[in-house]
Amino acid sequence: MPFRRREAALAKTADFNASNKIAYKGLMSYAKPHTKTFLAVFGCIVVAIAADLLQPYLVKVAIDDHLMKGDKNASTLLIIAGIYLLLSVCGFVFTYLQNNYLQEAGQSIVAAIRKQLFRHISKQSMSYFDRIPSGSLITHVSSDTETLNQFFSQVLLSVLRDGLTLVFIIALMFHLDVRLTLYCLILIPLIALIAISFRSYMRTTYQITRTNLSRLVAFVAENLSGMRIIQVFHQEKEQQRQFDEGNQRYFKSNMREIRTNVLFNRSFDMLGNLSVAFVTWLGGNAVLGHSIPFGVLFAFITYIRQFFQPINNITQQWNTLQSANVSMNRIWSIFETVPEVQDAAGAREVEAAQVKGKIDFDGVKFAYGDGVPVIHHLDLHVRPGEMIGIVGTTGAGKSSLISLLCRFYDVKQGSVTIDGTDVRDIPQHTLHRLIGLVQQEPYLYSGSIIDNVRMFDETISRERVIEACRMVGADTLVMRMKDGYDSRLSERGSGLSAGERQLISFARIIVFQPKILILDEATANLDSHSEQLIQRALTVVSEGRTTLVIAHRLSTIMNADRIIVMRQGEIVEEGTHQELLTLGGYYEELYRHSQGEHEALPSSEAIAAVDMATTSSGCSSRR
Ligand SMILES: Nc1ncnc2c1ncn2[C@@H]1O[C@H](COP(=O)(O)OP(=O)(O)OP(=O)(O)O)[C@@H](O)[C@H]1O
Repeated sequence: MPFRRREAALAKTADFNASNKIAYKGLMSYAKPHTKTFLAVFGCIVVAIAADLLQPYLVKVAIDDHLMKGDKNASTLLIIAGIYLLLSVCGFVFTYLQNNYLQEAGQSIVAAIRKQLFRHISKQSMSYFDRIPSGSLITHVSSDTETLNQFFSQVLLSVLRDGLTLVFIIALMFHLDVRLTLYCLILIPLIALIAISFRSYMRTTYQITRTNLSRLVAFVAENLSGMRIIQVFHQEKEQQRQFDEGNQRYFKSNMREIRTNVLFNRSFDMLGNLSVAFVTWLGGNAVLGHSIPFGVLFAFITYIRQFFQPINNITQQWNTLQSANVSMNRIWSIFETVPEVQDAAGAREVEAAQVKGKIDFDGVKFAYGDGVPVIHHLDLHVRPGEMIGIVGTTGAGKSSLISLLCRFYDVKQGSVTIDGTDVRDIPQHTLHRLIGLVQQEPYLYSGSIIDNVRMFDETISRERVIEACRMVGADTLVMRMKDGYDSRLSERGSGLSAGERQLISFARIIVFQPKILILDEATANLDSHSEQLIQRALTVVSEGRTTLVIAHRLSTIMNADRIIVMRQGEIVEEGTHQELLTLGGYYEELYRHSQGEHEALPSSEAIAAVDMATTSSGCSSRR
């Protein structure tokens, strides 16, 4: 068993390394256009290090070649002091340049990756968003890309600058005195021991702190989005308690991480002091024995002090490198995800003006992923310009049917066609232009009313937007607002009522003129006054368009040309409102129930009927 576990761990590591290789290769392709900047950074680093490390050497020259020899010529010392000053200025300027260039390259690379990542995520199919929670996608776009920036600004910088500093220091020490240098290098195993023993502990504490932080952030995000429910159910105290617990956990892990870091840094300082004492004793004896000059001892002590800083820095970057690896793998695994729904190779453009709006579902079978089918061999044929009402129990497959028409998912069997062309043979951007979708919660952006109606498409004139708002009856609402059509809506249009938001989304339909209109529970959240407004607007926008209306509230679809009733992925009844009432089946039962006749219904249907009753009073708690 332990052998198998080891095998599994090895396989996991191999997988991680393989995907790490791919990620690094990908990262390099983003870094390639900045090769010149990286070369400039390298040049600046070399000059800055040389300028810094030559300073002690200069003091050594002043001591050994002038002071110890009793040179009375003050002007030589003045020149040495001048050069020293020049080296400091040079170190300052080139360190500044190196940081600037590196930040510029790093930030540009990360900005390009972020842009590409956002574009790639936007192209994914709905099944992808079903699988991956939006919280983790937000983390990938924000903090994972930020960690990549740290890879450039900290890890890469440290490896280059501190690595080169170490090499230069050792070379200078050898140049000054080979024997003393070899004695000093005895310390290297001790340094490695401390670094290795701290490394795994530091990594664990770092990971625990990050996990606790992301849990805390997720908790806050969840709370903010559900604040209404929390307040309605008086959950503030319980939520506060849970937050305090998470906060305390984060505080403790953070403190542990800080303590570990301090301990590690101080251990290195101690080691630095120990080595200074060691060199003072060993080198002092050598000076007394006249085997090395005093200036060499001075330079040696300075270099041995500087020796520990780069090692400390590089070790500190280990954690950042680890998280950069993880972030890089996560980002590249997104890049490698191919959208499940893709344009077919032979997909051909459809001339919107020629589309009549005939829709055919032929023998459609559909399941989410590898799950059980939620639509079974469904046939539905819609004439151009016809209005179809769709009702049914909760989970009957109404929204799924619409998703197939919009090609958010592909059918498993059968076909969905528009004017005889399979939706899989129409490019997605064309298909989505043919269809206008209004959902229960319309999506409004932070921006003006004008921009929200024309979806930031500046080719659509202001006059056209105003005319559209007037047609759906949204103009009275807009005129009441302080800046009229230029009034800015806050995030998701939170300053407007549900009905007002819906009117704005109806105006969008008028402006974009889709051939097919879909309303998915668009009236579910509305009170009866708003519903009347929306009904009027619906009459205007559905004019001349094939319209599919999913509604739990029967009043919304009573006037449809045809109503279909769905149950467990199948159409069980079909006809006009009157025909279905005469049929005396499930629809009639639902209608009676919505009229207040509380007859006993089969249990699952009772739930749906109760749902309908609540929606019809405008207090739906669904979704
Ligand atoms: N993204 C999804 N992933 C997996 N299963 C899903 C997904 N969306 C819906 N389902 C399942 O598919 C079935 C049909 O759901 P659908 O949303 O189409 O029903 P509906 O008739 O629109 O229901 P409602 O009236 O409650 O909105 C349900 O059993 C539901 O749980």
